[in-house]
Parts: sequence; structure tokens; C-alpha cells
Amino acid sequence: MTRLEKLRKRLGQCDEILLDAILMRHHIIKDIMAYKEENGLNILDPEQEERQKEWLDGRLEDESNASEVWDIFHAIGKASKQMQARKLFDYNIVLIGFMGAGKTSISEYLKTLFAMDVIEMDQIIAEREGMSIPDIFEVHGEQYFRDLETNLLIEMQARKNVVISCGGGTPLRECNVVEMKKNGRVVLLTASPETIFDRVKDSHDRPVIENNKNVPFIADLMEKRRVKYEAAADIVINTDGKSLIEVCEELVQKLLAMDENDK
Ligand SMILES: Nc1ncnc2c1ncn2[C@@H]1O[C@H](COP(=O)(O)OP(=O)(O)O)[C@@H](O)[C@H]1O
Ligand SMILES: O=C(O)C1=C[C@@H](OP(=O)(O)O)[C@@H](O)[C@H](O)C1
Ligand SMILES: [Mg+2]
Repeated sequence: MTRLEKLRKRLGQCDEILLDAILMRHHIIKDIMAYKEENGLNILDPEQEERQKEWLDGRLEDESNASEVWDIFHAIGKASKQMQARKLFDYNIVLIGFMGAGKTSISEYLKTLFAMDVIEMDQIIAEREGMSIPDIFEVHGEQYFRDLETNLLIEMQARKNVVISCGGGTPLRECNVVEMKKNGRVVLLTASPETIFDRVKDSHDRPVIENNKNVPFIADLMEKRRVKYEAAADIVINTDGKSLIEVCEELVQKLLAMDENDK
């Protein structure tokens, strides 16, 4: 055997070890998830990722190819998260709720936790139209925007295992709710008018309340929409005084409980 052949053989052995380790890692993750579920423990543990990063940082301190190794661990971590997400949610997660309830923020957090793709409806509509949501309302009117929402929801039924972050008005059309429920579980985020006011008061990207940013107007509009929101919801999470991680943990637990009931 030439030296080159010997080196290639050793490389092949390394790949075998890597493959075994990756498969073993996946099995362990499944076991951890099952253990947490059986023992009623929190599913989410963002600190674990921090601990792993610290460990890797220390181990790679003097390594010249540290950034390449980081990339590999990043890919392994992402694959693990996606595996977890697919096991937990065999459907799309559709977030609905009043403006400022936290749909966009929770979607982003779910993306961080589970490496799930997020369909941020407002953002996609704004990008495709080449103008902001307030400009779409001003130039084309609200109905035009609502039709774009409906069409986008229909289009998104081709996607699986994604988070769909709706606009606050999306569940008001019954045909939209029908689309949401085709492949998705609908999660309603709520908050008091006071909390909503506090969260939206400094932004200018919500034309529906732009000239009425006050608690009474918010409370009134929320009440008008409440029946439709509640009719669309599979689960409801009140977000008042809760951190993003607390809301996400409740979301996971409630979806798991719903799956358990469906069995
Ligand atoms: N659970 C929460 N606790 C504190 N602030 C929040 C929470 N959820 C959202 N926010 C804040 O409220 C504002 C509106 O949230 P956003 O996610 O854009 O809501 P939505 O998409 O439902 O309109 C953002 O500034 C966000 O940081
Ligand atoms: O409630 C509404 O009618 C709307 C909510 C907005 O989304 P957010 O709920 O994410 O702010 C956005 O879709 C548009 O301004 C209309
Ligand atoms: Mg939003």
C-alpha cells in the first residue's frame, strides 16, 4: 500500500467515527426528549447551547482552523434542532393575535430554538410589493393588502414544518382560517390592551392603529376581533408579563398536550 493509500484509509476510518458519533448523538437527543416528556420537564433549554459554545470555545482556543470546526458544529447543532422540531411538530405552527401580541418575536425565537423556517407574512408581502405595509395601505388600500394575505396563505400550504407568522388581521377572513388549518395548528397569542399599547407605542409600521395609539382604541378593536381570533385558535397563550422563552415553552407544552389528546 502506498503512503497515499494508507492516508486515505485513515481518512475513511475518521469518517466512520464521525458518522457513528453523529448517529449516536441523534439517538441521545431522542432519548433526552423522551425523558423530558416522560418526566414533565421543560423541553427548551437555551442555556445548554451556551454551555456547548463555551466548551467549544475553550477547546478550540489554539486551533488554527477554529472557524471551520465552528461551522461543522453549527451544522450539527442545526440538524439536531431540526430533528427535534420534526419530532415535536409534524405540522405548521401558525401564530395569530392582535398587533403587538408577539407573533413576529415568537416566530424568530422558535427559529433560533428549532431552526424552523419562518414565513413572516408582512415581510414577504412588503418585499414582493417593494414597499412597506403602511405604503401598501396608503397606495392600494386595505382590501388589496388583505387579498395579498389570502393569496400568500394559500401559497404557503405547500410548505411543511414551518412557522407562519401572520399579520394581526389575517384570521379575520374565514377563508384564511380554513387555509391555516389545512396543515397547521393555530396558536393565538394574547395580551392586555395596556401591554399591547406599551409594546406598539413607539413603532410606526401598523397603519390600522397609527392615528389611534391609545389604550381605549386598542381595547375596542381587540374586543371586536376577539370572537374571530378565538374561533380560529387551537391553543391560546396569554403573553402578559412572560418572557419569550416562557411563551415558547408554554407553546410547546400546549401543542404536545393537544397531540396527546388527539391520539
Ligand atoms: N413576551 C414579550 N415580552 C416583552 N416584549 C415583547 C414580548 N413579545 C413581543 N414583545 C415586544 O413587543 C413588540 C411587538 O412585538 P411583535 O413580535 O412585533 O408583535 P406582532 O408581530 O404580534 O405585532 C416588539 O418590540 C417586541 O420586542
Ligand atoms: O392587525 C392588523 O390588521 C394588521 C397587523 C399587522 O401585523 P402585526 O400584527 O404583526 O403588527 C399588519 O399585518 C398590518 O399592519 C395589519
Ligand atoms: Mg408581526
